[in-house]
Amino acid sequence: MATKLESSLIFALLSKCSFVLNQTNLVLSLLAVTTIYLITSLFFWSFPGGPAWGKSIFLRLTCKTGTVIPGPRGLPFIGSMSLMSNTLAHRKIAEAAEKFKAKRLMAFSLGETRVIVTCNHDVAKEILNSPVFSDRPVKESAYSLMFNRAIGFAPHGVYWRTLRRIASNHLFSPKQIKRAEVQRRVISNQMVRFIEKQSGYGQEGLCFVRELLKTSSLNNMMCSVFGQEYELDDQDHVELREMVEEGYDLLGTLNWTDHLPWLSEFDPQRIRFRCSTLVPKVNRFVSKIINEHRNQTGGSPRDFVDVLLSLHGSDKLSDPDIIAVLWEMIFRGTDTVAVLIEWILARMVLHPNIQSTVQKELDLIVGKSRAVEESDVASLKYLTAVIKEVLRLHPPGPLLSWARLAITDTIVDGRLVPVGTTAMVNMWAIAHDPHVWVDPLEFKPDRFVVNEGEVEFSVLGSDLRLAPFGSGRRVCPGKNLGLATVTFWTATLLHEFEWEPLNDNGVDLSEKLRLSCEMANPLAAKVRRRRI
Ligand code: HEM
Repeated sequence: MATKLESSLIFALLSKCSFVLNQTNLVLSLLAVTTIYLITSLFFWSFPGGPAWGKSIFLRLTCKTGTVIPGPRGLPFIGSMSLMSNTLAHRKIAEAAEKFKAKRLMAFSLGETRVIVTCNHDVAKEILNSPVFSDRPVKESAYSLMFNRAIGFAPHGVYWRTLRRIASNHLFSPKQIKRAEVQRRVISNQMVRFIEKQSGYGQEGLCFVRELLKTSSLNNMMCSVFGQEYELDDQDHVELREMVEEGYDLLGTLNWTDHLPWLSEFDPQRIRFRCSTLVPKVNRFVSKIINEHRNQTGGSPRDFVDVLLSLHGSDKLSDPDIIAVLWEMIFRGTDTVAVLIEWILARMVLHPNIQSTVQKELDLIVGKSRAVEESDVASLKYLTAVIKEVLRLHPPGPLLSWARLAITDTIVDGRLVPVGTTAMVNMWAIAHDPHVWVDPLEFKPDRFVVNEGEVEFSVLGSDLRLAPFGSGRRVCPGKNLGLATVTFWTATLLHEFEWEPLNDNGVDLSEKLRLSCEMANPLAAKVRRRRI
């Protein structure tokens, strides 16, 4: 829209120039155009929310008192890019919302992109549950990495609904989650053996848990999705780990060209280049697995690849679509789980009394004579409360990872939000809001412990005071699978080992927001065997 306005201004100016353009006139004309461009840009920039909002409000002439959404102007042309290119974007946005008294709804500009963000749970519900926000803004990297053909970035419509239905029936249904129990147990045994080995089989040893969790989580998804089993120290999947890391980095980076189209020719962050290097590798890797499945004959589907290959009629997917869907599952299911377990263990190291309460519960329900089974998990009420409290203080997606897009003009919290606006929910700010949570900065799992007859707090998206998996049509479809994995593996790691700080410095809780928010410095802890 802006470009249209600017070019019509230029044409208008040139059409008035009936005289022959000699060199001086050309220079003068260019100067005049530049001046007009600068003046209009500064004019747009002067609106609350910055340049992108200025343009839209001005063009729509809807700047009535009361309809303007407050927010930072940022810098001319680029708006508030610095808010989002920060590794603590969730905290920076919360600070800005406080400063502009815009916790319910704040506007800001990312270059030419209009953004709204809420730090309020009522407004979050309005956004996430509205059909108007059932699309996602597509990033160039998501397109390049084929994610527009997978669930997360597919536009809301028949294709997206088909994919969600297939995934819900064949990957995320209670029956499928139960079926994958064996593989989760095999991997949890591998983790226990690996930690013992890493710590030198002694009674006490050092544990760097991040790599272990990421590899275990990747192996788990590889088994569910591709039916492939790996050992933790297998070298075969090093290439796959690198591909997942690279994709993660590319999707998690704020790409300036998504918001400043005039930069796109230059690819200044080399994101397009890196995507174009990654995609053939992913294609090769996944195609090989698909072909292996095609060559196997008969039998009922054993994994998600078999399911996708067996689809018929209108559900049938092309090979590129299958690759996109499979790749996304590996990609989404790996880091979220690993990041959350690392935060839980960090909190356990930091709060030994809470760790010992979890372990007392484990000893009571499971006992020390055997390992934890998944059937024990439903009785581990205190552990469940601990996981919810960690989700509150350290939601893996503090800004819910992937934003939403307004597909029509709409009203949010009484204010006009034009079509094409990106909408974000700051779940981290909501979960830290003193008006919602008593002592919000304290780690108090007891707040989630329910007495007989009381209703448990659900973190699955019905109560927006804490909805780390999002809510509404685009809510995370892997939430039950993710929680089942996190709870069982955490129970095992706390049942088998005592977790202690490495030194008197305790644990560094600094955060780093990529696509998920992980510990800035990987957790290192001393572990001691509890069950011999
Ligand atoms: C602790 C674990 C996890 C967390 C915290 C988490 C969080 C999220 C969040 C916040 C969203 C965006 C929701 C929204 O816009 O309302 C999301 C979407 C999604 N998640 Fe998860 N997730 C987790 C595990 C998983 C797993 C295990 C899988 C798959 C194997 C998965 C697959 C997806 C997909 C495909 C979407 C896109 C849904 C759509 O756009 O329709 N997630 N997740």
